Amino acid sequence: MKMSDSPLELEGHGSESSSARKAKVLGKAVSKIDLDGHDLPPSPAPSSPRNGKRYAIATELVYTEGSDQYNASSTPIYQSATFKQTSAGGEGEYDYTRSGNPTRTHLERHLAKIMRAERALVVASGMGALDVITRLLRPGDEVVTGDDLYGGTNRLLKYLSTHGGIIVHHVDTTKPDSVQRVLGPKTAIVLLETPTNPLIKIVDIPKIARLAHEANPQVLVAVDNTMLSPLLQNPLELGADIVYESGTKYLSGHHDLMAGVLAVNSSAVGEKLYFTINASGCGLAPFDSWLLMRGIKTLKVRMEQQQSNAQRIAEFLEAHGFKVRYPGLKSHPQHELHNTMARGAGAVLSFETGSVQISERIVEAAKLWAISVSFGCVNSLISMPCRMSHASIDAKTRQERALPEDIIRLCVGIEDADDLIDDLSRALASAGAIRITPEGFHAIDRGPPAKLDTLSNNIF
Ligand SMILES: Cc1ncc(COP(=O)(O)O)c(C=O)c1O
Ligand SMILES: N[C@@H](CCSC[C@H](N)C(=O)O)C(=O)O
Repeated sequence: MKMSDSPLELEGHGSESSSARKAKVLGKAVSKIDLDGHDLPPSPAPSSPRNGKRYAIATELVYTEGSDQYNASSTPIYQSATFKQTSAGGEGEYDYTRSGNPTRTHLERHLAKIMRAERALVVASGMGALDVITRLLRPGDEVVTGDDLYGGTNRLLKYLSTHGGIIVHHVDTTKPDSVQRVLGPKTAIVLLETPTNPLIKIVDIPKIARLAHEANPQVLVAVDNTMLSPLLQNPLELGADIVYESGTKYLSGHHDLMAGVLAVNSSAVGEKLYFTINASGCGLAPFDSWLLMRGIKTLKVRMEQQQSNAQRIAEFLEAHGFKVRYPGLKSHPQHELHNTMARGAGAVLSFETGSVQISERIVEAAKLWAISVSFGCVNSLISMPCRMSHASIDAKTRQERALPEDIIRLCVGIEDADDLIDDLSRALASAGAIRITPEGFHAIDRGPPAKLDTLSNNIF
């Protein structure tokens, strides 16, 4: 609503500009109306994320500021590579979609609000986001990171260490002392995942961020928040300098697009990241930006259903004797730590059977659970990380890092929880993973897999 359209039209006096005066008086009279948020720059750009009233996340996810010239409820897809200029000086807000596109800008500003960030940027995939971050590195720089990481992250870091002159330290990031030991004047980035994929280990972001910044104020602490999404955790508020996530997962929610999201509170770091995105051309395309914007609006309802299903399934598996890794379980060694940082446990859990063959049979016997990589989708997924998402980590490294070969990862969707449990029970029975008695059923104890006997750095 433009001020001049307001039914609360005011009589003017004094030297104060009329719109400022109206805003002041209206602000007092109707404090719930978002006067700042509605005083928008022209279509299609929404107002800066720092302007206007802050709402609860449920509202922020669906409420978008700004509108196009026809007041379209859904921000239009500006499917155009170029934008005509009004003068030879080329002063238009947009000139070329690699450099900027109104649909992408709208999404970025929406994400900045949700991620509690000064600036958000969107790129073609989660790995693209990490690639943009690592372009801040120079040969000789050091990266400190975890020993349980998404396989693709591990692969990119390995490539940088073999081809880019970057030194990468993989340590157990659940132990801040281990991180502290390798921090030094050459540390440029501390890269954290929490919960880790797929061992679901929890990393103390505030503590590690403090240690890293004390050791070297120039260090950038980057957190991969893919497992939880901004609905459940805001790493920037926990001391991180950069947060990134795969928009392919919870943010979009339907496995129909690839995207990566970056968010920062330092405009200088934001500018550097934007430079790389424009220079390398990895910004998210207009259609995918629109699709991601649509997905974000249902993040809360999806995630809450997925999370409550995941809790039921984790408790079900644990009650029947399986070793389950899920931060929502009190038995998780870092359950309390997780709750100090996050507003929920998410919907990814893993469990072990003690046998690779049994695990394979379970995965193949499940029907509602699709055998698929990725997570965050409305459909439930089942996978064997060592064969699938983490296959790019060689077998020797997997063994050194105590990644159990039989581990099964469940990425829980929004289906009916009883149906999911029935389907899983049937798969466990047909795979021979459980002993069925008149009292019920229980996991068959196969002891630890032989190859992993000698490994001790497993937190469980
Ligand atoms: C934790 C985590 N981070 C980053 C990525 C990379 O995201 P994308 O597949 O969108 O490149 C993935 C999965 O692919 C992931 O699981
Ligand atoms: N073939 C892909 C595997 C992608 S795994 C996707 C996801 N992060 C997960 O953890 O399931 C590749 O080589 O990257």
